[in-house]
Amino acid sequence: MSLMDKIKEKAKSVQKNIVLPEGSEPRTIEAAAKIAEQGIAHVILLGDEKEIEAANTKKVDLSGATIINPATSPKLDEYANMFYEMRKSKGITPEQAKETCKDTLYYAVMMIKNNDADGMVSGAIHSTGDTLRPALQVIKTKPGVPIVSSCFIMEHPDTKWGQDGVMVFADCAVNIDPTAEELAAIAIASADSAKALAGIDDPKIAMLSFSTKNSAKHEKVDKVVEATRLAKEMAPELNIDGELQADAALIEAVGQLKSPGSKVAGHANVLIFPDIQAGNIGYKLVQRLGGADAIGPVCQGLARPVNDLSRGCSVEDIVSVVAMTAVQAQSF
Ligand SMILES: CC(C)(COP(=O)(O)OP(=O)(O)OC[C@H]1O[C@@H](n2cnc3c(N)ncnc32)[C@H](O)[C@@H]1OP(=O)(O)O)[C@@H](O)C(=O)NCCC(=O)NCCS
Ligand SMILES: CC(=O)OP(=O)(O)O
Repeated sequence: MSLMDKIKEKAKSVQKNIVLPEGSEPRTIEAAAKIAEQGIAHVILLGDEKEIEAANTKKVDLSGATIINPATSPKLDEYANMFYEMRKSKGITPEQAKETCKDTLYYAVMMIKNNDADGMVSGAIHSTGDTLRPALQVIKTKPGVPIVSSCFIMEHPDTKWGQDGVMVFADCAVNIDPTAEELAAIAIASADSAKALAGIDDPKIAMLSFSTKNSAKHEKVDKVVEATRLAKEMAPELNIDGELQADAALIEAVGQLKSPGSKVAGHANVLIFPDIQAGNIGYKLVQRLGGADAIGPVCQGLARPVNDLSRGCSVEDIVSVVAMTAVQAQSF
């Protein structure tokens, strides 16, 4: 059974309420029908009922999903008051709070905040910034977690990579140029995601760079070296090595040549990229040229599960991220 099949089975057994703010987006509509039909979660589509109907060009059966129009919802005033109380110190007025909560992305995070939904998936038409900003403002970070970051669960058809083809890549979507401290936090959060979501029993975390063990000297390398030191200090029980080039992280012979004796080099199953440029390009290359499934971006460190999509996602990608979100919701 593939990892995604296992995640879908788990999602079916927990039956969570997952809100999809892009209710009038055709792939989202198709995914909602599949999720309902397969019993993966109870889905809530947000948007104007007529617009949703018009966007349902394949005429899929949406009877298993709930449709809510934020602009006419009886909950709008309650959410607007909550939002105003939360954000008034930022200078927002009650009128602005009401307008903001009519936006499906804000309405969705208010549903989660008010325990009317267990998680949210969006991003088939919105950028990552627009998708995550409402969650960062309303849901916020889990206590004790310094930053929200993201990871992709990569499932490659060649089982020689990672654990049976499954690897975790981070941060490919949220933090643009993390500091050494932030990179260390991303590594530790990704180890947790590897165990909890990707089923990786023994995370081997490679802190990636264009240098392996001092083969190049540059401040960008220094950042990865410092992040590795901090991550090891913060989580001495984890197998972390860096700085490593991608070939040293993945290929045994190269790993042992460039970083002899390392437990991670040649066996990495969690790849931590030095910044979002490397991470975002890296995951898309492995997905598009390498033929891997890329599930995510899955957020790490938010107080409740909110997950993003790539605008290039397929219907099946949306189904997978909803299943992953339902599984995450189980532990909140
Ligand atoms: C995620 C992102 C949108 C946040 O940036 P932003 O909207 O400019 O955020 P701001 O700095 O105005 O912060 C907004 C709120 O989010 C919080 N926040 C921002 N980044 C955060 C993080 N990584 N972790 C936790 N909180 C964060 C801020 O503290 C702030 O909270 P407040 O309003 O309650 O004070 C930004 O980091 C971004 O654009 N990342 C890249 C996204 C992207 O383009 N990805 C590529 C494709 S996947
Ligand atoms: C994750 C990501 O890269 O999203 P998008 O393709 O929508 O920019």
